[in-house]
Amino acid sequence: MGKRLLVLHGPNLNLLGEREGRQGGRLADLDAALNARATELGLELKVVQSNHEGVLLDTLHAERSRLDGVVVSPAGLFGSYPLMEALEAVGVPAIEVYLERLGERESVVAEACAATIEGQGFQSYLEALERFANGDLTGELTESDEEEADLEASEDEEAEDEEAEESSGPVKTLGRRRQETPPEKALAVSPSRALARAADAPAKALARAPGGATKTLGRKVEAPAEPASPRKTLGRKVKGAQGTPAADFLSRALVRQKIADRLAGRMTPSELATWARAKWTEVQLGAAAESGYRDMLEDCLQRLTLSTMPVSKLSDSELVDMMTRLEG
Ligand SMILES: O=C1C[C@@](O)(C(=O)O)C[C@@H](O)[C@@H]1O
Repeated sequence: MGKRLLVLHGPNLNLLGEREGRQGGRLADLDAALNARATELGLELKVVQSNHEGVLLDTLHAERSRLDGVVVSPAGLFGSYPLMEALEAVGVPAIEVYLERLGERESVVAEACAATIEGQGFQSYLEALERFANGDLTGELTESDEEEADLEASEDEEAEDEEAEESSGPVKTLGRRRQETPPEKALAVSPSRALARAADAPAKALARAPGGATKTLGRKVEAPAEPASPRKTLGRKVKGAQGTPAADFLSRALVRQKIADRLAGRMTPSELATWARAKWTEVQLGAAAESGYRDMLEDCLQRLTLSTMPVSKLSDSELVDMMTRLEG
């Protein structure tokens, strides 16, 4: 049997999506995405939402002997010492997740967690599942693997340069440009890491022990680029993204084009879902979108992101309907 994880959703997450007054992105959608991903990863999930701190604690206590890990989404309980102490007391590895960025808020719960993943919407939770599945809770192994791959690539390039020099005389362009990873591709691998690198932002330590001392516990906090203004509510629009290349600008035309590519077989269903997930994450972090259509575009991206999952699969005719809706 695969690893058994407990997902704890904190207060008010039962109203996810509803209070923002738009379709999609509700707790049921999140749980469906989590269960689908868990099945793919061979994980067994128990998911509990409560508006009561004590219920979250009691659930942890009751489940502790059966658990390999906890994904905790404290929501407004980010400052809860009881929740932090319960996690420490049960001694089960935990990853803390937030849909949005914590901003100025300091998480106490982080003290008892191996990592905090924030600001990536549903993807924060999905990445936590992936980390439990591959046993790399802090995400550090993946990162050093990437660095190793980068190093290998640059060594290969140097070797190529030397070869070129030997075979055709001196190389004319000094300091040959390396192929940059397209932002879309980097985001598809790990939005937080890609954005953190892009912003060149140092990881921010979230949790501080009372009295000012910082406990580390091997925690690694993802630090995506700061949006122009702090975000207070879910799904709220963030302005201020600059320099979005025209070809990449999120518009109805762009999404229609991607769906058309998928219908014509130029893109596989999972490539479309990966693209949509990356694009949705960019928009959550402040990228620009076609004026007046942001909510519609976010909704479509969310549906496309989930479109390869059995529970929310989109048929070709549903994709055509979506294109029609995007023409409106
Ligand atoms: O509902 C939300 C979203 C949130 O839970 C998050 O995961 O980012 C953080 C909460 O403070 C807020 O009320």
